[in-house]
Amino acid sequence: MVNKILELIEATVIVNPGTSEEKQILDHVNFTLEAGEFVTVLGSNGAGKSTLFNVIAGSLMLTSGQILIDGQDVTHLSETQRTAILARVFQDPKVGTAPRMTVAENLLLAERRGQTRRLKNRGLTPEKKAAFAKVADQMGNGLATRLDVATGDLSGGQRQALSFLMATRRRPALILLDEHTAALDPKTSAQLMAVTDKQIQADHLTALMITHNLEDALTYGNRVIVMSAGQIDLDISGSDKSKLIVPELLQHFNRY
Ligand SMILES: Nc1ncnc2c1ncn2[C@@H]1O[C@H](COP(=O)(O)OP(=O)(O)OP(=O)(O)O)[C@@H](O)[C@H]1O
Repeated sequence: MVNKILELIEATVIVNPGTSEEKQILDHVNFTLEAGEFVTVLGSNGAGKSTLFNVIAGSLMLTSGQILIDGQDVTHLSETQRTAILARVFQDPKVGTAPRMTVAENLLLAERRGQTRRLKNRGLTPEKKAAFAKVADQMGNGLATRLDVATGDLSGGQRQALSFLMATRRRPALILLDEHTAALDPKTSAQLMAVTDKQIQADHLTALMITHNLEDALTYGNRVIVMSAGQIDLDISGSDKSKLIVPELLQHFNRY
């Protein structure tokens, strides 16, 4: 049986209703994501990519329609309530980690989120730190040697890698990557992208990733969608996606 992780049913958002500024920014979107899928999300500026992520994460409520995550109707759940089942990594390295806390403390915080106070108070044992060092080492960027460093003193790449680790630590049903490599230099961005892909596959995570990098959109994931004017205009997966090349994708892109 197919395990649906995400279902958007006629998902619609109208902003400033009843005013001259009224605008439909998400237009009756129907979209289903199966367990283990990794979808890259493309679209011009203002196409509705962030709006899509905002309604999934609960930072923006639907005007009409329905959202199910892992079989649960979350349409009316708050952003905080949804953090139990999904995680989001943002573009800005400053978002997502507590700057004065160390790398190890941030990882502990991520792991303990949602647990009881008794468990939360269990400290950073040497075993725990050793486990964190092992996990951080998979990032391949020196993060493992900086477990006791305040997050604010990390490089942008290390900080984004930490945000990604924190987001995936509790194996959420769904992970939203919101241009998480966009603020990094090309080499660091490519390195984090490769690690991201490896981790998603190793942990069988289900992920959506917004990117403006067409090469990345084609290289990574099993499916690519292109958004335009609040709708999903193109949805290509499997072998059709593998055959897709940048000039072809650009043609689709330019239609909108
Ligand atoms: N809360 C809001 N109120 C009014 N308009 C909004 C709101 N949120 C988004 N919009 C508008 O909705 C449209 C889609 O915006 P969105 O941020 O989703 O696009 P995007 O595809 O993520 O663009 P970018 O690539 O620039 O990040 C834009 O015209 C934007 O101005």
